[in-house]
Parts: sequence; structure tokens; C-alpha cells
Amino acid sequence: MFSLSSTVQPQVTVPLSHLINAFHSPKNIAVSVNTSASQKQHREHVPEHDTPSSEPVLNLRDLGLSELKIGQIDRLVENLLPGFHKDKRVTSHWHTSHVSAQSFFENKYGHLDMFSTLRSSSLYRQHPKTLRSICSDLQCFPVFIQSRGFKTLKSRTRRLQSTSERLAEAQNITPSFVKGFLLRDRGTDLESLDKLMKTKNIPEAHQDAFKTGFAEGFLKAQALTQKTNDSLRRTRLIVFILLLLGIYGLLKNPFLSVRFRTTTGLDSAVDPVQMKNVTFEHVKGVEEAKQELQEVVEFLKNPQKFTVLGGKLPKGILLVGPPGTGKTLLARAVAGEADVPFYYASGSEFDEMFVGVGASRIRNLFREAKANAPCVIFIDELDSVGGKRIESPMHPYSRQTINQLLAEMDGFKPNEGVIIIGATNFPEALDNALIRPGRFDMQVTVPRPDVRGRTEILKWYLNKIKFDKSVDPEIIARGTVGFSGAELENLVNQAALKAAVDGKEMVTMKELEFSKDKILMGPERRSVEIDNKNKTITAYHESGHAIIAYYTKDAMPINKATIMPRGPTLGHVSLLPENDRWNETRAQLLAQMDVSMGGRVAEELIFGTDHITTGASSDFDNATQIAKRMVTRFGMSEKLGVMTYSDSGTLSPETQSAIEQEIRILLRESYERAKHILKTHAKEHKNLAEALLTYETLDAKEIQIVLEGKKLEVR
Ligand SMILES: Nc1ncnc2c1ncn2[C@@H]1O[C@H](COP(=O)(O)OP(=O)(O)OP(=O)(O)O)[C@@H](O)[C@H]1O
Ligand SMILES: [Zn+2]
Repeated sequence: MFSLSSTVQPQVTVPLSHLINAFHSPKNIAVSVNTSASQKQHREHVPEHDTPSSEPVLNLRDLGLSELKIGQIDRLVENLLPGFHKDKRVTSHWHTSHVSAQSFFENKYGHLDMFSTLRSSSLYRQHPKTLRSICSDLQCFPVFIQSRGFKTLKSRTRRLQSTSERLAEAQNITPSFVKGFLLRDRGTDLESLDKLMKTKNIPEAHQDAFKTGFAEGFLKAQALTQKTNDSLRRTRLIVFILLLLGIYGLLKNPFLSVRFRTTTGLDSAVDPVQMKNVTFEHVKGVEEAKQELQEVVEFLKNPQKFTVLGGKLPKGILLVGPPGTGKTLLARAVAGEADVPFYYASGSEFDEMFVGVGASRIRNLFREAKANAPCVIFIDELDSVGGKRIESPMHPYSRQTINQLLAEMDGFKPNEGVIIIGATNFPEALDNALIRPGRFDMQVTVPRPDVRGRTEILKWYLNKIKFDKSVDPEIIARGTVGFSGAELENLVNQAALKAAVDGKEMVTMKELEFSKDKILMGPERRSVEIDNKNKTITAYHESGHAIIAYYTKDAMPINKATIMPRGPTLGHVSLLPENDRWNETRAQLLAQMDVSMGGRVAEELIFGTDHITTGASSDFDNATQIAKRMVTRFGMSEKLGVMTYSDSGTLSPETQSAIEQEIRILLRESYERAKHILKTHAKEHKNLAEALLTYETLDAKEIQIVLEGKKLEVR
């Protein structure tokens, strides 16, 4: 026996064969389902197959509708729910089979009583009066209808109700093609069994078994279909919304995928930023650039004044310099000083895969700017839009973009008050057409700051944090040759972070030195456990460098020596030039070579030739580089004379070996000098190495104390 319901609450079980029979011949069979207490116990309920009456009587006693004839019900329902009865294949017999509260359906959807369902349906709204009276009659009798797969009345009602409700809602807002799309007809699931029985010619004896199997499969499939249909409906809705969005996008712009980027990209470009807060005050260490840009500021403040005199100002200014030197900041400062709008665009924004998109962005940008003149348009990374690579396969439409830019720049008069500032790290890469007069015809170099500039930048950013009085920005500036403004800002920031992590109240020299080393050489590797032997070798190696630097007249002053591993190094000695060196003398170069040699020589003298390590390789690289340049580029070798030898490939073998010979001599002599110094100052060398082993890091003053033979104060 097959039970439709789970087992706990009042339930009626119907034999499956009856279900199937009823399924097929609803007109001949009336299954009266009785839910009275006595019958609840019955596991099997026999249908009254041979009810004599021509009109079968539906036993609706339980529903409070005793002796209501089917015909009457039909008429009533036909009145209330027009079309409901059309599908006669499905009878209402199932609807009274009900199940426990723990049923699958109820667990999933909660109790659903048919009459509240009817009440909420739009049909009820259409025929409220009659239906309401029925509902109120029946209200006291909750009928929970299980829905596990068969076409129960409830499941039909539910479908009817939800469909009609959706239809009613949809009618107001959705066009019919949408409705068709969203609410596609489900079709009938039942026809196939009849057909199947006929076509398969199944013998009578097996027909029941076949039907049972069919019904079981049907039940399972129904549950699955329900789920699938739900998700299908959801998917269709999403697809529909996407489709609508797509159509909207297409109407606006044929390049759908670009449209969104265009709006976001361009809006940011087209939205001007008023740069009141950024002025030349904020840009340090680039005095020449500021002076050159000062006249542009004057022009922006009063364009008429300039053009009245017939003066011609450049339309485009090219800021050229390495990354992070403050080009963007300067451009903002120009707008800020003149108090005009600032339009920012990055060249890479215009670099588009699609035809015309880059060009149209440029058009929009200029249109917007012209409407708001006087103003500044800043195009960062100009080389990525105005580079020489014309129509490479990677950038098929770059030529168009450049042409648009050129056309826009040619298209307005100087007195319109629009100044275009472009920035690039590689001016050589720019398209020649861009740097012709009338376009980007003024170049302003923004170099890396010199010692004075770096000091100013450091002071500027130090003033934004708490720092100790003992901090000397100039010392840090001297040790940061080649740092850009952005890197110096980062240095100060890192020092502040370090102080915070260490629980200090102020930033001291120690943190600044620390972050300088971190930026130069990578983070400290405190976790690395270095054995004593290696530590000792490192200490002697580093103090070897330090001793040579200390006792060689033309060497740079020592800043610090440490045996703390950092990045790839086990220790290092840092030297500070007193000033940025624009030129170096032969003596200075030789001194640098000697200092480099000091490390290896120290190892050799202290531990013997058999124990020298690989740790000196970069020292040798350094010394060899200097020697090579002295010979081949600086004309500092007597034998080879004042001549440069640039490309070794074109040199004759004799010249090549002569060059090598000279380099070798320079290195050998340097090595001997270093050896001599270290032998002479063996005692100092030992003291310094021991101090390093004790303290790990020594600054310039401490090194001097040790080398003068004094005792270091215990820290
Ligand atoms: N000369 C400077 N004075 C003060 N701050 C500076 C200076 N140079 C750089 N900075 C700081 O570094 C930041 C980055 O600099 P900016 O973006 O202006 O450099 P850039 O030259 O435009 O770099 P890129 O070429 O990478 O675009 C600035 O916002 C500023 O905080
Ligand atoms: Zn070394």
C-alpha cells in the first residue's frame, strides 16, 4: 500500500489504484473521502464504485455542505471561478486528503488553507459576495491540503491563485509579450499515461502495476518539477531585467560594455575638482618648476589681460619627471593658486579597445572644460594616450584618440582660458605631433629633489607628525640621495608607524633611520637566527669597510654600521655624502673602491684565506664597476688615455684585453691599499668588530668613540 501522507495527524489514506482510476475516469468514479473519526483509523478506504445515481454524490458532510450535488457544486464553482471546471481530467476528489503538520509541504510552506487562498485570489475579488458566504460557512473547518506531487485541488488552486494574482499584477505594468515570457504555460502532465497505455499495448493483468509505477514516477517528478519551476521562474525574471537594462544601454550607446565605464570614467574626469586647498606652498623642493608655472597661474587668473597685449601663452604644458616627484601635485597647485576648476584625466583612461570611445571621452572632457573656462585640464600619463605606438594591434584606435586630442587642442583659442597640463615620465615616447608649437609646447622639468629639496620635503611632512627636537632632517636628507617626494613622504610615514608600534610618543632619528633602511634595503629580519660564527664574520667584514672609510681621506663619512640582517644582507655600513655629488674625483672613486675591498680583506686577514666567504660578491661588483667606468668612460687610465669605450662588441681583441688589464691593475692596487690600512689598524678593527657584536648597530658618533679607543657608554 502506498500512503500519500505522513503518519501523525488525522489522515485519510487512499489506495493508489483508486487514485489512478480516479485520475483517468473521473466521471465514473466518485471517491468519497470521509474524515470522520471512525474512518481515520482505516488504513484502506474502499470507494463506492457502483453508486447507482446518474449524478454521483460527493460526500461533503465534513465540509458542512451535506448532500450538495455535484452539478450544483459545478454550477456554483463555474459562477465563482469561470473556467475552473474546463479541465475535467482533474477532479476535486483529492483535495480532502490531508496530512499532518509535519508533512513535507507544510514544513516547506506552512499551512495553507484553501479558503484563505480563494479569498486572496483575484477571482474572489471579482465575485466577492458568493464566495465570501461559502468561505465564511466553511471557515470553521480548516482543510489542510497536502501537496506532494499529485494534482491535488490545492496545488491547482495554489497555481491558479498565484497565476491569477500575478496576472492581475502583471496586467497593469507588463506588456503581453513579457507576460508570455514570464508566465509560460505549463501544459498538461497527464495526457501521456493514456497514450502510453494505448501505444504500448499493455496486457490487462499488468495494467495496474504499470499505473502504479507511473504514479510513483509522476509523484517524484512533480516534486522535482515544482522546484525546477520555481528556480526557472526566478531565472527568467533576472534574464528579463538584464535584457531591459541591455536595451536601455543599447539605446544610449552602441558600445554597451563601454557605456558603463564611459560614464564612470568620464564623470570623474568631467567633474572638476576645485583645488583651493592645494597651492605652491604644498609643493617643496621644485622651485624652478614653480617659477615657470607662476606665469600660467597669472594667465588663468586673468586671461584677457594677457591676450590684450598680444602675448601668446602656451596651450599645453608638459611636466616631465620621474614618478612621485610631484607632477600631479604641481598641476593641482596651478589650479589652486588661480582658483579655477581642475579636470583630472589619466591617459590610460582613453586607451580603449573600441573604436571611437577614447576619442569621444576626449571630446566630452574638452567640451565640459571649455564651458567652465578658465580652468586646468590635467592629463596624467600622457604617454599612454599620446605615445608613438601608432595603431599597434594592442591599441587599434590610439591614433584616433591622439588625433582627437590634437584637434581639440587646435580647436580653441588661447584666450579661452583653458590650460592643458600633461605629465609624463618618458617625454621621448611622445608622438611628435603632440609637442609641436601650439600644443604641448612648454616643457617643465620636475626632477628628483636635491639635498635642500629633500630637507624641505622632510621638514614639511615631519611637521604633520610629532617628532623629537633631536631629529635633524638634513642628516636623513643626505642619506636619501635619489628619493622622490613621494618616497620621502613614505619614509616619514613609516617612521611614524614604527614609533607607534614601539609605543613611543614621538618620532626620533632612530625611527627615521630605520624606515630609511627599510625602504632602501627591505625589512629587518629579526627572526633570522644567525649563528655566532657567521655573526663574528659579519662583524669583522663590516668593521673592515668602516675602518677603511674612516682612515681614507677621500672616502665619504660613515653614517652607521650594523650587523642586523636586512633584506638580503647580513649587515652593512652606510656612508653619507656631505652633499649631493654632481662630480666625483679620481681620488673619491678610488676611495670608494678601497672601502668596498675592506670587507673581503678583513675576512682574509682575520680568518685566513681558506675561510673567506661568498659575502663579498656585491662588494666586488661595486669595485669592479667603478674601475671599469674609470677606464672606459672617464678616461682615468693612463694607458688607455682619454677615450671612451662604450660598446665592447665593437672593440678589437687587443683593446679589450688592454681594458681588462687596466681594470685588474686598479682592483689589485685597491686591494693592497685596503690590506695595508687594515693591517695598520688591526687593533681598532678588532675593537670595532667586538663593539658591533655587542651592540649590533653603531652610529657615526659611536664608531668614532670606539676607534678613538674610548669606552662606549652602556646603552
Ligand atoms: N615636491 C613635493 N613636495 C611635497 N610633496 C610631494 C612632492 N612630490 C611628491 N610629493 C608627495 O607624493 C605624492 C605623489 O606625488 P605626485 O602624484 O604628485 O607625483 P607624480 O610626479 O605625479 O607621480 P606619477 O608620475 O607617478 O604620477 C604627492 O601627493 C605628495 O604627497
Ligand atoms: Zn661588504
